[in-house]
Amino acid sequence: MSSFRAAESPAPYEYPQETREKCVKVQYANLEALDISKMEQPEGTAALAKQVLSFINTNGHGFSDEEIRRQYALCRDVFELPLEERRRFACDTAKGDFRGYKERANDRDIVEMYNIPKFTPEHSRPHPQLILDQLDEIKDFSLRIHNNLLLPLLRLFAYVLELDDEDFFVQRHRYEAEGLEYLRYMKYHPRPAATDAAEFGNVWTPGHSDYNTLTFLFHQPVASLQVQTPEGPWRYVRSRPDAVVVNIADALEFFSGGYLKSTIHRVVRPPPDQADRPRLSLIYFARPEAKVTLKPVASPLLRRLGMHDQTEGFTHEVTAEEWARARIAKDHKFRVGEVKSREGEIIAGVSQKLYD
Ligand SMILES: O=C(O)CCC(=O)C(=O)O
Ligand SMILES: [Fe+2]
Repeated sequence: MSSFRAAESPAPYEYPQETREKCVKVQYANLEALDISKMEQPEGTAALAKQVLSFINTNGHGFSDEEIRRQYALCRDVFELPLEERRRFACDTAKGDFRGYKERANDRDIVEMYNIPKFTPEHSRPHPQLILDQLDEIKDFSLRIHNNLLLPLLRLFAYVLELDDEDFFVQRHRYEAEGLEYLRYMKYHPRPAATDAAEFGNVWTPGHSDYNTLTFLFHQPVASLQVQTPEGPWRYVRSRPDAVVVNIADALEFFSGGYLKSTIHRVVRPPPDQADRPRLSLIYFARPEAKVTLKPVASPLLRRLGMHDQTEGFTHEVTAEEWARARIAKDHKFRVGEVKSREGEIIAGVSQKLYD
């Protein structure tokens, strides 16, 4: 039992001010909002299907500003715990396991994370008391992301790919099944401006795709997340208070033979009026069930387009769990200096790419 006890309820969290820097404002990506509540209306799915080929900005998501800020308050507070307390919950990234606390590996690594896995017996684990105090609310928050955001979007993708069974993807993302989803609290510690510019080109996390199915990023007004546009240039993702930004991730790219593109995104140093304090992120990563194979689904659309048998060059079948673990383990090796690059083979002949 920990000797450290947090207050019953965290102090309110206030968002930082939006940036006033013009150089950011002119570089916002043009992300159309997708109103997820429309899926409950007749014809809603068909209308939304036209919007989902890249980054998605959903509103109508049903999460209140207050409850999102309560999650940010926990995110803020968990990283204020003494380091030895945080370390008691360390995750085993060398084994490709991100559950729990990930500390900064060294001065170059500016990211801390605390990942709270889905609430199934498989993932039952200890947490700091301040998390335990709010566990019911965290569970409710996570479950609602799964049920109210993930599942409708999975039905939308089944529709886009013209699958007979609208629950095809839903059946491969059952909450109770073996497999990993998690809510992530994240904290970026800004480097000194001169070091950041000279040694890192002001890039905090290089351009990458996520290795899951869909990633849900809750409102965060610090201008730092950028998306690579199909034409090439990077654009800031403007985070609206009423919207959740959704990345399409690797599993959907594999399931669709490359028809759906894993969103390429990166995190850069915020503009000067926002770079003076750590940046927090609140993110939910949804993944397919552990044993699901990452290969194109039997889709009439993909067949018509000749994309139905593209396997992205896997030399043997790879499951969602194998892919995620291999990517996390590769990242770990890079962070601790065991490999020079995060690029190169991940598993079964398939490589991960990074983008500048
Ligand atoms: O912090 C963010 O806004 C994005 C983080 C991210 O891309 C990731 O954790 O994969
Ligand atoms: Fe990411």
